[in-house]
Amino acid sequence: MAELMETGGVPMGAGRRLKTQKSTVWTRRQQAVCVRRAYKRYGSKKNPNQILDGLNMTVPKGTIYGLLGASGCGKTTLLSCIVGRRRLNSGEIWVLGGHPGSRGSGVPGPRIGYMPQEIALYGEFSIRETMIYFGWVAGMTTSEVEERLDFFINFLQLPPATRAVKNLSGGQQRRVSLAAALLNNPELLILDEPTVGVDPVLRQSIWDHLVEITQGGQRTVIITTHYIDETKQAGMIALMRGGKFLAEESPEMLMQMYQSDSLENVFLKLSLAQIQGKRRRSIYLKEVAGSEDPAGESTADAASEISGEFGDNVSIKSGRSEGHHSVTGPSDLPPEEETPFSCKDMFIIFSPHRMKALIWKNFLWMWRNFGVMAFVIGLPVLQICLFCFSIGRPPLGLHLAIVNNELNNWTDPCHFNTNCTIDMLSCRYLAELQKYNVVEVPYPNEMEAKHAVKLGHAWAALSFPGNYSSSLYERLQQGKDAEDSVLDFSNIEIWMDASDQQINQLLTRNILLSFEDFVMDVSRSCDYPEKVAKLPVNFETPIYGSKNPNFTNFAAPGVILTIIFFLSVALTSGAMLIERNEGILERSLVSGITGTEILFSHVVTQFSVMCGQTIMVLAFAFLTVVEVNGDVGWVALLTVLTGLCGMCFGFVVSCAVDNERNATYMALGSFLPIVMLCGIIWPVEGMHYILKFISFFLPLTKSTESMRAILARGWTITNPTVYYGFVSTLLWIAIFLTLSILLIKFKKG
Ligand SMILES: Nc1ncnc2c1ncn2[C@@H]1O[C@H](COP(=O)(O)OP(=O)(O)OP(=O)(O)O)[C@@H](O)[C@H]1O
Repeated sequence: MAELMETGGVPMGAGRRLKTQKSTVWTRRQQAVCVRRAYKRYGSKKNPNQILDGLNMTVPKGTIYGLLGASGCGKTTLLSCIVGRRRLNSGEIWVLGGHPGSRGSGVPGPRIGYMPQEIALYGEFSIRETMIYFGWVAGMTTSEVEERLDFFINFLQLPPATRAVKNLSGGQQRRVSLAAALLNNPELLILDEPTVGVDPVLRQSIWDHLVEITQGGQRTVIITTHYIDETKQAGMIALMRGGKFLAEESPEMLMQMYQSDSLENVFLKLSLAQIQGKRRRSIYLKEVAGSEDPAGESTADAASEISGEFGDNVSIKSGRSEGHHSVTGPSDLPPEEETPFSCKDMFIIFSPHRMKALIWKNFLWMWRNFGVMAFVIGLPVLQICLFCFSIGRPPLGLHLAIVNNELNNWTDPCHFNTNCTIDMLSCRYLAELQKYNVVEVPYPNEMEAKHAVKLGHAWAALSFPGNYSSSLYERLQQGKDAEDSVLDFSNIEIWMDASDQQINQLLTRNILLSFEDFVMDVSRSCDYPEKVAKLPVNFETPIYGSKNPNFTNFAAPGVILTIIFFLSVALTSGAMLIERNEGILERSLVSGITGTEILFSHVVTQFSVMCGQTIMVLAFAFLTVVEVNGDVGWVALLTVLTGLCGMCFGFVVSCAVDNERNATYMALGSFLPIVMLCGIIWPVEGMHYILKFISFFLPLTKSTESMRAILARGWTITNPTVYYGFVSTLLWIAIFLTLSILLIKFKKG
């Protein structure tokens, strides 16, 4: 790459002789940070919000670099591009000699200390625990952290290290955040407004400390602040406006050049000049670029690399560094060429010290939120308890409106004889029916009984003709020779309220079964063969299940899997979003933790929670109402795998959306289709053929069938219905995990 103006050293003070040097890739890599022709916009191409508009920036090593600009001008955006958390739309960034985010660059990583604008700390943790977490992440030992902590407590006037971060004042929290960034003495410190809420004395000592750490020439600080005056202590400042730098120069030099005694006035003058559209770049270029142009690059090319809008700045080497660069030699720099991207890189190996820090942090967070965790762990048990005692049990006390014309008066008690008599058979039948837990309410006539059903006072109206007993007897005696009137009068007329399918089916079944019981009872008392009274259809003992199957056993597998699946979704996406929303995730990623490591650390911690939930749910379900005919071990394994699948789906949700509200919509939006289409509440065989096809591919369909086959039929893993459930769940885990890793890798601003 061509010629451009670049600094090779450390511009430290006013009046120093500033000088340009040719800009090559080599010189750019010598800077702590070098940004060239940076363009960054938010929003769509049609309606863009241009934040960086061809910005150039040069931060020499060993300097304090103050970044100034009005609120919303794009300072944070620029910093997040520098730390590798956002991508430019176009342009080039070199940080500590490499491209941020590229393999081998060490950025993001412990070479950078980042203090974001948000507090970005775990409120439940103490100051000490916070430092241990960030120290471990940076590869420090606990004793090293303790040592640094003692220093920070004194230096930053922090309260005792055992105090929880959430109980600190805003200013104290910012100081803890600053300490976390300074902890491992990184090569490049990026501090986004570190002095907000800090008193002037402490502010001065923070600046003194920054000056001290940069003195050796090996540490660099980039700092944004709204207090323009405090940046007088910076070696170099950049004034940002309209997506560019108006100037990039040492504060003394700027004030001298603009004949002003305050930086605010300089900023004002430069802003006015920008508004008036003045451009002095060409004049400047002549001055700084001179005639030397060995690469044959045009003046326009070189101009595009000048950091300041007006060219009267930057890219300038201070006299101090001339002749003896305080920069790292090329051997210290990361490799220039990035190794090609391979599939293996997607699943990069975890760093043990970062995994240790993350897993410790996750468990500590759970411990600190014990109440929430107890609720989360106990919730599935509560849900399965509600299911077992509310779903699938037969409805009791259903009201029936009875019109018995065999009685002289409808209010008379319904007496009958258990001998072989043909008197008051209606009452004898009603006694059998009552055994099915129905409430029989007498009514004077059919009209009133039907009216009671219409009003919802009864589920069915039953009417017995006046000569019901004799007609029924004759019907039994005469069989095929019975007259029409006998057949009619031996009938019980029934008008049902069939609006509730479950109740309707249950009542119909009970009315028929009780009638069979009644006829058999009469036959027995009259010494008739019982078989005559029975329907000539014989249901033998079922091969699987009981003669009287209940809905609980049908629904239980699906309900258990749904509870575990969706609680895992909620738990995982919740945990990930809490980190993300409080800016902690951002900070962790800048410190070198990879998205994959965060993901797997959550897998480890959430998995242990989920195992606890699974044991409790299964124990409760199987010890109360759900029948178990198969191997509980396979059922437990399938449940745990389904929970894992839910966790991975939770990762996808939290990676795909930006806030809790959208995560809730996504989780809710997927809950109902899954419950409806996975054969949990209704057999898949009853679905529309298109939905049946869709259902086949959903995560809970095959696992529900599999668990049902194990529990109800006692099938083993060798049966395809059973192992398909395991295969499908494992496939979904792989799909969700890959999706979330890809989203973490490629979804940057
Ligand atoms: N994720 C985002 N999506 C869309 N617009 C964004 C996003 N982040 C920031 N912006 C917009 O980009 C502009 C620059 O924001 P940025 O946070 O970089 O400014 P800033 O200079 O750091 O402001 P402050 O000093 O107040 O922190 C603002 O107008 C902001 O609304």
